[in-house]
Amino acid sequence: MTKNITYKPCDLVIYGALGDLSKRKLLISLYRLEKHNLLEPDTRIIGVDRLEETSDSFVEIAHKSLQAFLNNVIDDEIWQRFSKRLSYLKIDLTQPEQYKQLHTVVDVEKRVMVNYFAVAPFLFKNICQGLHDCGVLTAESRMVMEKPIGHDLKSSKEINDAVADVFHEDQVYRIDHYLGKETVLNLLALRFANSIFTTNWNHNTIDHIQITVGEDIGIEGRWEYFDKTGQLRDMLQNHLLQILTFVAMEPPADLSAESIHMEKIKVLKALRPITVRNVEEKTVRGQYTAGFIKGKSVPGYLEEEGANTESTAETFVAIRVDIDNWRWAGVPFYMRTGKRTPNKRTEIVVNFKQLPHNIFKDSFHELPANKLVIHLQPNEGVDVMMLNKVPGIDGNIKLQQTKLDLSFSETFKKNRIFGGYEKLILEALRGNPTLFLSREEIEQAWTWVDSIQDAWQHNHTPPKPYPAGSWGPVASVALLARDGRAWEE
Ligand SMILES: NC(=O)C1=CN([C@@H]2O[C@H](COP(=O)(O)OP(=O)(O)OC[C@H]3O[C@@H](n4cnc5c(N)ncnc54)[C@H](OP(=O)(O)O)[C@@H]3O)[C@@H](O)[C@H]2O)C=CC1
Ligand SMILES: O=C1O[C@H](COP(=O)(O)O)[C@@H](O)[C@H](O)[C@H]1O
Repeated sequence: MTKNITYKPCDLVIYGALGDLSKRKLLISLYRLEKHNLLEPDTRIIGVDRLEETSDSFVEIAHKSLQAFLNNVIDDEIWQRFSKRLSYLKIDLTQPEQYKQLHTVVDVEKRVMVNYFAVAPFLFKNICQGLHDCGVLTAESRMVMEKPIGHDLKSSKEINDAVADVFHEDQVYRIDHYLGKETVLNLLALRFANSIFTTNWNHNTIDHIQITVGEDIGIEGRWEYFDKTGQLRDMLQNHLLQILTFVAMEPPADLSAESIHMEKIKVLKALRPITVRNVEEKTVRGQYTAGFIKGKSVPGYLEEEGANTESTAETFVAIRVDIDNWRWAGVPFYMRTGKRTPNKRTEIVVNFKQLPHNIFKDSFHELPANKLVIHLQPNEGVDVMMLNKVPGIDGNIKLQQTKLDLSFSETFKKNRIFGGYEKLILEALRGNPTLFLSREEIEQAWTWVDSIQDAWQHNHTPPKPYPAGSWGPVASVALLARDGRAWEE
């Protein structure tokens, strides 16, 4: 999928460089790219934020972030190389006249300006206008926009319009870092390069599909952002729906961005709307209370730093999704995502149908159906649960459930698994838009999610409490139990 696009040196400007995303993910990923010699020698990284920092103190902040989040020793030689790329500018992004400072650091003659918007979406319009008015942009410049784009369809359209006033669509890179994860991309290979799956990927053979994205962390000091957003908008509108489109889409004609976008949009359009009529039956909202994660006590959502104790924001969502098209008729997709689950786990479980007749009653009263489990993180890999005969000569055929286990780290020992941000930052620097989202996809996803959000609001559906360290409220179990099914545990 990676085309050989000439990779010119860049001025990567990170707006919101002192924020959580920048410190926890972007700077770490950039350091890792440096380690693997994937940054052009002349590429520069310019941090922009509103605090009174200098380039030297920004370098120290970057070093501290690496110490905290790299999960590895900082190599001195790599750090020396990396830190020389860094500089800092204090700009209040709401103040148009302050943008002209960019001219002092950005060199559009020598380098491509790549503008990374790592700030809350309400600032996107200001940045676009500020960049345009100060005259620093060229036809080569790019912008990378973080999710969620807006908090509903209307605000998303406003942002996309403001961006379109300044950037041409092919300069816009809408990022969803899940699309940079190896295992999400591997869905394309699994589905469209293996005939055993290609021919069995529909309502004839599949009973239902589960998508789970659980995080053991809470909101990590991001109360202000998270409380206005909630788990439906923070995770499901983007990451989970993206995974769903990769699982459910028709085979694209080729691997071009246009072909893939087109197929994903068709899936999003076929999602059966959830409205006031069926929202209580199809969705579960939860909010974590105090509990234990890996033996350590952790506070509840309403006790987090900066919390407003009246908040009804959801930190957990479970949903039954139906896709109204030929392939998926009668096959529910169950999705759940939450903060403070017992561990970090992102996986897709494809549950195949039970066979119509059982000739192995001595082993199983009911034959367990086959399952394909795709582990997206951690421990990337694919398992197939199947039945085999236990070896023996006692005359009986005894079956046992066994696992065909393909661990990526074992199988591809020599290949490093790059993180989502590493891959996507590199693609943005290279100028390859294939793994980024189109405007239409995002707006279609908002249309579906807005209907759920409106229905919750209309019904005043409060979040159900669940203790930190559990897989959400009991109602989430009931969501599947009603259909005679259970979550994969
Ligand atoms: N954190 C994450 O894991 C992820 C975040 N995102 C998205 O990335 C974006 C940023 O998130 P996150 O890093 O968590 O947010 P943060 O609030 O931690 O970071 C935003 C940064 O922008 C700064 N800022 C705010 N207002 C201005 C201003 N007027 N001028 C200059 N700087 C300003 C903030 O400063 P101050 O602290 O003073 O307000 C802060 O340093 C959001 O859109 C989020 O949805 C997407 C995926 C993952
Ligand atoms: O976009 C977001 O993603 C992270 C989870 O990302 P992962 O790669 O660690 O799975 C989540 O913590 C954050 O709330 C959300 O904004």
